Amino acid sequence: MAATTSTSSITTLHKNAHKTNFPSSRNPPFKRTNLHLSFRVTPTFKSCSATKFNEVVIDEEVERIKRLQNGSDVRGVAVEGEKGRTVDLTPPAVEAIAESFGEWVIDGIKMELGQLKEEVRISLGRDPRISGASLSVAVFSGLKRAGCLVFDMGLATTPACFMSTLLSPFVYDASIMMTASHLPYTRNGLKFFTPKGGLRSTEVEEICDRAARKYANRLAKVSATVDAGAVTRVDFMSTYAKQLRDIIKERVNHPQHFDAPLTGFKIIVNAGNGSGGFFTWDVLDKLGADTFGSLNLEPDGMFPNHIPNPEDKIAMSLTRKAVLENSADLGIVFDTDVDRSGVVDNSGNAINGDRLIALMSAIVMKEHPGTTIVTDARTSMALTQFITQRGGHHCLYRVGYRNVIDKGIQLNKDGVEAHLMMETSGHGALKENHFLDDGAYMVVKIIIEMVRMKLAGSKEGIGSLIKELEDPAEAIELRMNISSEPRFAKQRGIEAIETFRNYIEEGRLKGWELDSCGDCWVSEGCLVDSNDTPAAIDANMYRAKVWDEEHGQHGWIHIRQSIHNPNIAVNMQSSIHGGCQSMAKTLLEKFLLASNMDKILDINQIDNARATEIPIEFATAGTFHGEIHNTLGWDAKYEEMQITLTVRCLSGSKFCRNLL
Ligand SMILES: O=P(O)(O)OC[C@H]1O[C@H](O)[C@H](O)[C@@H](O)[C@@H]1O
Repeated sequence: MAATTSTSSITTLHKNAHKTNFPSSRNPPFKRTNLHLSFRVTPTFKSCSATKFNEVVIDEEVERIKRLQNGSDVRGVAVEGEKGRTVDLTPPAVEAIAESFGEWVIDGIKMELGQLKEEVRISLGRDPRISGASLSVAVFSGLKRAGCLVFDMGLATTPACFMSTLLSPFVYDASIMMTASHLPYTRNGLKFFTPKGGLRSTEVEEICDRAARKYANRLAKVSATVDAGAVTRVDFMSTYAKQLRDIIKERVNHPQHFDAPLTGFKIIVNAGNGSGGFFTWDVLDKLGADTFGSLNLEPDGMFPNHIPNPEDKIAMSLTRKAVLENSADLGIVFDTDVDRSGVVDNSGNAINGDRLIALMSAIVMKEHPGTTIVTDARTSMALTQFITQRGGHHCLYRVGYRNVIDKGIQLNKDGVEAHLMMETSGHGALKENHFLDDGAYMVVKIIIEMVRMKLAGSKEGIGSLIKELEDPAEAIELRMNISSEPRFAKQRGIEAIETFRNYIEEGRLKGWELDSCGDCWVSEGCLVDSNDTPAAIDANMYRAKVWDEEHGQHGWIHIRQSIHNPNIAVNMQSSIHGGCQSMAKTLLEKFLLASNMDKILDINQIDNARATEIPIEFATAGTFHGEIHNTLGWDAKYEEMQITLTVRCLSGSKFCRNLL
């Protein structure tokens, strides 16, 4: 085995589903005319015109619109710029989807009230993507076609869109957020809300099916000319920010500075040029915090600095550096639309993924001893231990933030108190906050705890709450592309995953056993509900415990269909070095090759993982004198500083053995 080593970073220490029939068109009168927008919608598909109608092409277009559904979101390519990907999220497609959503909302209200509502009001917010302005017009137009009144919130966040359905005086009947989260500038998408929460996959599927039929009808007839009509511009973000400020003020209840409870705190925000800048000037600054040194606050739809994503290594490294350089108490990283966040403690330690779940669990378990925490099933065995040792329960459930949140909602309905639902991607929702995944609200909870700790006399940072959490020795994620035409990829993926389940059940993979994933009411094999009203499955997935005679259970393997792409994701974790490599070997030899799945799946990454030792990462701390040159291009001289050193190395290498 080649002994290669690298030092990766140096840091200083100091539904209620509305099952509806679609309504007939309706056009209530519009009362406001603050902003008037109009545009001409002309389908861009050259091979399809009113005169040359070709059924095959139309079928393809219908399929293409249906494929814009990505789990509980709509996502697609909105501008050119990606090799091999054509633009599919076109204004006509967006218009048809918005119209179908408007109709779905109207229908739901009608069913609930038993009559039509005179005005159905829907808001639209968006992140700063360059396609946002033109696609917004398509949304306005579609909503107007459905007969809704439209309210333009401009630059907004996903959680704010939901809150616009609840907070007075706005209380919209529904809201749409236009965003593609952390995906590149070329993409865009839609998320949908009613006052009951975000729409589920099945509901979005219903809307996209309806939109596809609408779209096909239009292609077959004439190009539509649409007047987006009256759109009222509203400032909702100020109301949302005030609500966050009020929560911090009231819950901290500072004895000296009630209105400025963050006086004396230095907080760095890295908004990644997404929608999160407001949190700096409209929340933190107004509460007295010093936010000097914050990064990438200006919205820029090209995301010139890095992808706004708390899981992004560059985003985290830059934030850690800013925290240390400014001796800040906390660093905050938001994703583009602020439904996710990650933080950095005052020692420069990154807190995202499992660590963020542990931190939030520690805070929530103080308030609700014994509560159940719901996560996806890619969390470490150490996280389960962290939660259970503090008296909590850990329910591991399906990947996909809506699945995790919905599981929590269901548990609460069934009489099991679940106060925190959180995915490793950073989507976190609290029962106290309408089960809404809100990156800003998560940070609000962390800030409140940080101030309370200081008021109680603690000199430690927020990271001290999770110092007992151990990292797994090895953790990797691999992907296997499905070789198939796009429209058959989903079915092929299901076949592969179900074959995997059968192989385990038949005992063909020695030491692997289907995992029931803790405190959830799911059948053996986990992640498939066996209760009376099982949740709809948006992607098939299983987790298996992995054992050997010497170590007992040392890890797990999780295999699932990707929500967004035609591939299968394989996650593995192990508490022993070499554990993931041995899992990759078993997966390849005893399953993929033995079952001929290698004929439909690209097994390259699994093959590489079988052949290569997984690099291990660990941190060490000490006092350092001298110069630092790091890979991000910043250099520094220090007379003396405490450092933690994160090292990546191969366990077989001499360097690694010496360090271990
Ligand atoms: O299926 P993948 O491509 O891995 O994506 C899975 C992820 O997609 C989005 O980012 C969702 O917000 C997450 O909830 C989900 O975990």
